[in-house]
Amino acid sequence: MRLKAVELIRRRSAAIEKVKRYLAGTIKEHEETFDSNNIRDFIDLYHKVSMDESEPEIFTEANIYKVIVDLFLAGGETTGTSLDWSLLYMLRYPDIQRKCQAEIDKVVGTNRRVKLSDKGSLPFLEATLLEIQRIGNTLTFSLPHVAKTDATLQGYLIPKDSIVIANLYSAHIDEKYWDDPETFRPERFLDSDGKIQRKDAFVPFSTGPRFCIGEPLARMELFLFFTNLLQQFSFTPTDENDLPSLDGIQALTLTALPYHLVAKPR
Ligand code: HEM
Repeated sequence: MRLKAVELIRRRSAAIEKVKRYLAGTIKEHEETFDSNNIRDFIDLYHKVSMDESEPEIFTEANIYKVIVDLFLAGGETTGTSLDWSLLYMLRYPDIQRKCQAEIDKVVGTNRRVKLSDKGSLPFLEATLLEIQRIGNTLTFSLPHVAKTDATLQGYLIPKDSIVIANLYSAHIDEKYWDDPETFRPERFLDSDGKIQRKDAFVPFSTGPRFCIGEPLARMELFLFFTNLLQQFSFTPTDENDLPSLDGIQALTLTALPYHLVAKPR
């Protein structure tokens, strides 16, 4: 499925506005019902600290919104959505799922959990995760940035103060950089010796000085969850004749449509 940039940005902006309204309402409701003897959750705790704290310029109302966005959206929603895509692709590509499991069985076995230190010995698994990120496009665009000065890029003038958003999705489906980009093929990330090969056009975490600050954490989480799930379970669709769609829906992230699966202990 080819996606249209303007439409995606419009939908993402609408989702951001919805989340802002929801968060503003939730924070206000917490303030109105706050009881320092009954701390119900993170918002209450933040509120309590902001009253106790000697640094009021840090624990401001504006900052609670930013902390929630960083923790739950930038940190949680993105990685959760990527994991969602991972299982969906395993349902749709059972041969690749079996190949991943065979690599885990050979390198790690079944008597212990997969650890981060196994990563270098599991290249097919790593390639599969990279390919899922490329084709799943959890974040279709970078965040908006502002041009600080006039700049020229490939002959185009970008005037000072323009808002610039990088289209990461277009880099992941560009035929100049990827053979047959719409095909799911983890091997494209392996060289002739079966080792991982990096690709310049692979930018799921964006690029430049403001690229995703959580990249190492996200890559670690994806690896540990994905490998340990595949070590313990085989994933199949609930109905072989009605496979879940690979089309995403653009909200804050490009999210897989809801689907069911069967997780069978191995
Ligand atoms: C698979 C998971 C993730 C993906 C695909 C992802 C992707 C991205 C992308 C594309 C950006 C925009 C960079 C730009 O505008 O150029 C970004 C920014 C950011 N990400 Fe992530 N991210 C993920 C996980 C995380 C995690 C786990 C955290 C933190 C716990 C995190 C925190 C942030 C923050 C704070 C920013 C803003 C950085 C800034 O403005 O300088 N991300 N991420």
